[in-house]
Amino acid sequence: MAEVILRDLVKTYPGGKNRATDEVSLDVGDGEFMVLLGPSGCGKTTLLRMIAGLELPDAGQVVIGGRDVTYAEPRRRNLSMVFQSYAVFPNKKVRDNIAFGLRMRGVAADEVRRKVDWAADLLQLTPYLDRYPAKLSGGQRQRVAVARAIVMDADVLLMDEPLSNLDALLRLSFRAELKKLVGELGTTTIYVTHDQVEALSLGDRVAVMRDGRIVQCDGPTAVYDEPASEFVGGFLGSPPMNFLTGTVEASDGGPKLDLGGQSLSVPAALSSYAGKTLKLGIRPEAIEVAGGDGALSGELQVLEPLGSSALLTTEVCGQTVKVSAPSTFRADPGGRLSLRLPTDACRWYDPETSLLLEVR
Ligand SMILES: Nc1ncnc2c1ncn2[C@@H]1O[C@H](COP(=O)(O)OP(=O)(O)OP(=O)(O)O)[C@@H](O)[C@H]1O
Repeated sequence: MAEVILRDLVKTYPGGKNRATDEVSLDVGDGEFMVLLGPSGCGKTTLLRMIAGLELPDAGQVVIGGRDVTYAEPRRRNLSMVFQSYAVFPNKKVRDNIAFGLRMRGVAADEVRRKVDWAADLLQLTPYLDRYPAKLSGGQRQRVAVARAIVMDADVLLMDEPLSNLDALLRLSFRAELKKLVGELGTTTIYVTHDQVEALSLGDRVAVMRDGRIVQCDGPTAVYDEPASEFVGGFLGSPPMNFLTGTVEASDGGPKLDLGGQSLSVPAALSSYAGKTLKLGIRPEAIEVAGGDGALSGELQVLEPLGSSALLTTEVCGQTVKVSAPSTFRADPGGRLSLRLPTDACRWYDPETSLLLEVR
């Protein structure tokens, strides 16, 4: 096991207009499960490939287990990788697929057998050891790829969207299996995904990337509850965080946010923003809803039953507000709803920088 330290990694591909990674620094602790999350093209895979040694940075440093490996060959880094495609050898049985790396390393046959049996047992592949990959399901094939990676006793496990070729149900069950497995192994793991649910579910910490940079790196609850920017709030959550634009007004009863016809009491700390425009961010499930007019009145536009909840699309002063209501909630489109935005669930953003303001 080992700590992974990335320092100011810069990479521009030949002919590339922008930097694929732009001075990325990140410390991944020994045994930590770090997820790199972000939209397509934000540089996640490039970062992972630089850690693996499959891509060399233009500048910056990669340190694994205290050793500078920035320019070291991949096989000198003691890491294993699992890719998006199953990447198993079709002409080798499951047993030989799992054993491949160990044999290449010249490990004794007894030891190979012991490790293959161990990994097959952990990943529930024992009944399939003598099958060829063509006779396996997608999930089983991906388990073979994971088994092949974990037998190597690598210091660091790198995974690039390992679940993305699986159907939704398999993804869900394999996600939990993977979490359990990696927890038991305690191997430092860096995992790339663009799936926010996967990121929140698996990561000890989640590094959210955008345009080649890490824009927030924190525990899953923190990135979800305290998005550092509108981008993070809008990228995490389904539906994403609501953002309402308003102007702060001073009044005798404390500051208010004027949303353009209706206003809302806001924390006293916002008094210093009187006269300024701010954005209020709130998660759809944090809004309390009831029939009729209330503190904030919204017009119901659409009600979508989603099984475990109902998703409401409402309009408040011309701004769209999504509300996650109990599945039993009933109201007719066109009617008025009372929306309560609990102060402790409200986050405040500077509309110019889109960054979170430290206000409660
Ligand atoms: N081999 C390459 N040659 C040129 N440009 C590349 C190459 N690989 C990636 N890029 C560019 O670098 C940027 C980052 O790509 P990267 O694959 O790292 O992003 P990503 O976040 O992993 O995306 P995805 O989720 O789609 O895989 C993108 O703009 C991409 O087009």
